[in-house]
Amino acid sequence: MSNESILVVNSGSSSLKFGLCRKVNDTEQLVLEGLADGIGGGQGKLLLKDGGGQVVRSECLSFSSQGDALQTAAQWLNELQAKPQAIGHRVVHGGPLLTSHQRITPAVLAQLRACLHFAPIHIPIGLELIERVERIYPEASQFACFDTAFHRSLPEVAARFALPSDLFDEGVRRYGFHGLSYESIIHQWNGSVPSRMIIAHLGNGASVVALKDGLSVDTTMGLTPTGGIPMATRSGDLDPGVILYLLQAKQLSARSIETLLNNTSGLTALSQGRRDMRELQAAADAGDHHAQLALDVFCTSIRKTIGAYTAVLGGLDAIVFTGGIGEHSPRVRRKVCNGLEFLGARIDEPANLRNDKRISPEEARLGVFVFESQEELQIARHCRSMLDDAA
Ligand SMILES: Nc1ncnc2c1ncn2[C@@H]1O[C@H](COP(=O)(O)OP(=O)(O)O)[C@@H](O)[C@H]1O
Ligand SMILES: CC(=O)OP(=O)(O)O
Ligand SMILES: [Mg+2]
Repeated sequence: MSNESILVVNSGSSSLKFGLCRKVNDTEQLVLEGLADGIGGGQGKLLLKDGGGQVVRSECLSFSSQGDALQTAAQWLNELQAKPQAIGHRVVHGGPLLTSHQRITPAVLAQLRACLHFAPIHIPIGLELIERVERIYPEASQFACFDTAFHRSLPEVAARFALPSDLFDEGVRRYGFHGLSYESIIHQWNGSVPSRMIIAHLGNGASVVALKDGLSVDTTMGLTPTGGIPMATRSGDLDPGVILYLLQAKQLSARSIETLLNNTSGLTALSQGRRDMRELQAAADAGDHHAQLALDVFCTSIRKTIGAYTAVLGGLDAIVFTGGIGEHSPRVRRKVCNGLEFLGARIDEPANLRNDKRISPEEARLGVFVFESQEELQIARHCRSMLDDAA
């Protein structure tokens, strides 16, 4: 059984999270964890905490890229004598061919370079981080853990778009994302996962999954992480005619449409400039109509999805909220559940305001929960088992 330190690099669309993991008493544990945000803007921050959540070091620093932030994080770890033997990366998409977590080899890198268009705002940064790690820790093995791998269980009825089958055969299908987050929540149920469960991962990127006995049976994101419910800066699902209109009537280039759908749509478009949920809520409180509209569209879209997925599952036993918004916004959780009383959703408001783990009354037919997304630990577990298999 390996007991190397594993450094997990979790590159998200709005931040870089990292964690140093070790196996303690047969359980994978985070001994250090950190976050770099505000990357690319003037006001960045790097934060490092110990396994008990105590801040070890925190500095306001501006980083031009996630690679630069990682370089500084590695320096801090080095000063604490924390030297990883293996590195696990969250890689959002592996394209049609990389469907399981694996050691990073030149062939894997070539595959990733060939599928940039499957996750254009994620894969290039992921590749940059893998190359940076290669220079910082040349001795360490690197592993790729894919967001998409968890959704291999999607049945064809969910994976297929209503398009000709040759497109499906070449990989134009629903892949699904946030799989490492979803898996980390199933792990936290400790073997007693509710049979019919919906998880809403609400962060900068956001998606919803329907799970039957812990297996993904439908999910909102599709070929790319641009689809599904609206997000901070991404449109989510659209009538495909909108893209044709932009191309033909407005003569926009593919590149401009990509930027529009990934960077200037979603909450930031609806609210006229606010992508961060905390800012959006404050503006709505101050009476800003656009901010209120963005909140309404976001929460309505999640509520509609929960209704649809209840039909897919033939009933519902639990709803779980996770991700930065799901874990910390009582208002979003309340607004999503408001109108789902017909499914048995009831919110215990004091518990909701405390971000308790269970926010529905004990006696309620439908359990509504708040779980921490533990992507870093989940990646470390996968890396540990790959290291053990190789030993
Ligand atoms: N206390 C809070 N209340 C409301 N939203 C919050 C709170 N804390 C964090 N968030 C929101 O969480 C989102 C970031 O989520 P996170 O999961 O960390 O992002 P990423 O997708 O980059 O991993 C931001 O919109 C942020 O405003
Ligand atoms: C897949 C995805 O959207 O990831 P993130 O939420 O980190 O942007
Ligand atoms: Mg994330």
